[in-house]
Amino acid sequence: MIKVGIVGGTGYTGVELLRLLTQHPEVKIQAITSRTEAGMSVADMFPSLRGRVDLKFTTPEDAKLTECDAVFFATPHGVAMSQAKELLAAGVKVLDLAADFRLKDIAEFQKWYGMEHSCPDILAEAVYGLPEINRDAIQKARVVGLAGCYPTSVQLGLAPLLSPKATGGKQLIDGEHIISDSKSGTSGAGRKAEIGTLMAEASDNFKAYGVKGHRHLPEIVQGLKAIAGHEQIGLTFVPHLTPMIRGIHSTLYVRLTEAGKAVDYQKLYENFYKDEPFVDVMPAGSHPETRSVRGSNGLRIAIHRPGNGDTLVILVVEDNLVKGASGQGVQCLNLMFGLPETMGLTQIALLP
Ligand SMILES: NC(=O)C1=CN([C@@H]2O[C@H](COP(=O)(O)OP(=O)(O)OC[C@H]3O[C@@H](n4cnc5c(N)ncnc54)[C@H](OP(=O)(O)O)[C@@H]3O)[C@@H](O)[C@H]2O)C=CC1
Ligand SMILES: CC(=O)N[C@@H](CCC(=O)OP(=O)(O)O)C(=O)O
Repeated sequence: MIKVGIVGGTGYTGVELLRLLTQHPEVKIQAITSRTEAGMSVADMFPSLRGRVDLKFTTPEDAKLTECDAVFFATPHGVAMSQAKELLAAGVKVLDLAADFRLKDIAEFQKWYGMEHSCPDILAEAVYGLPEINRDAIQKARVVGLAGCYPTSVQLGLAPLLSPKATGGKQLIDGEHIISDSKSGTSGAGRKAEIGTLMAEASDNFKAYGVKGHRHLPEIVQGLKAIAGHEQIGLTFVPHLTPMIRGIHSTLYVRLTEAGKAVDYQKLYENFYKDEPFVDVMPAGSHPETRSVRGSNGLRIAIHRPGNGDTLVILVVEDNLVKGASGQGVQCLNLMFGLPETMGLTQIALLP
């Protein structure tokens, strides 16, 4: 059994890890931390885990994390990088759900996250946790910076149009003018109390935010450049808050080049993702819904070309807490420990 520790067990991604890992046949949850709820039984805080998790929250200091095989950080940015060195030295693999190990350019990290990076050497060896793009590197990694929730939807939605493996090296789209119109449920903002996610503020309401610049923009651009193998990427990314709890819906707009107008995109996407257990390319003309992936690690994509014109519209849905966070974390854990990638992740979405 793989002994797993979770730092930040009272947050939404932490408890989602608990939900998934208690159903994982090869994982034993060794420790789960909370500074504010230390001593409290997990099942008392989250009654749906009663009979499944027989642990109490402990402080990170009391959690004996160095005795684990792997530790997840489901914590705010900056926490994982303060503890990664000690854990790696003890032979523990580190998976961070925050952004400490995502951006390779330290100046960019400092600019967007407003803090110094405390371990550039670990950042240099860290692998970006997006298995469909980076599977081989994740298998060998000691430390994984899991892809962000919006970035997962946007990168997987665009990868077949940019990857030379799929395009045969042809330029199919104008990569410098991509638009991502993305919407998230309120659980994306975490469990901490905030006025903007109060029911009276967020329900029966819809708004954009971060239009001037959102911290996921540099992460997505870094990823798209790596997928494309060139630097000519320009993205307008506009996130929105929607009155739902779970789910991300990204609508992606790209302009086709002359060469790109001759391509069958349904076939291109189906081929690119044919062996991917968690990416479902929907039949032509589909409109995927966030609730069709709610609680599952699936990501669904539909491709449209309105009026057979020069704009391709790609619709992508995922559950921000599963494929956008904790499910992706378990997928990476499986890869890092040589287990089947789908182990513990076969949940069907909730119906209705
Ligand atoms: N929500 C989402 O959809 C997604 C979130 N993420 C990322 O995952 C991380 C966690 O997000 P989320 O679960 O939403 O956050 P929450 O705010 O819901 O939970 C944060 C957790 O971290 C703990 N914590 C806070 N500060 C510290 C600290 N200094 N040291 C140790 N533990 C700490 C908190 O418990 P306590 O204070 O009691 O210790 C709490 O359990 C964030 O970095 C977020 O960006 C990634 C993808 C999607
Ligand atoms: C609705 C909402 O507030 N969403 C968050 C993104 C979710 C998140 O925590 O981002 P990571 O995937 O980078 O960890 C935001 O816009 O900052």
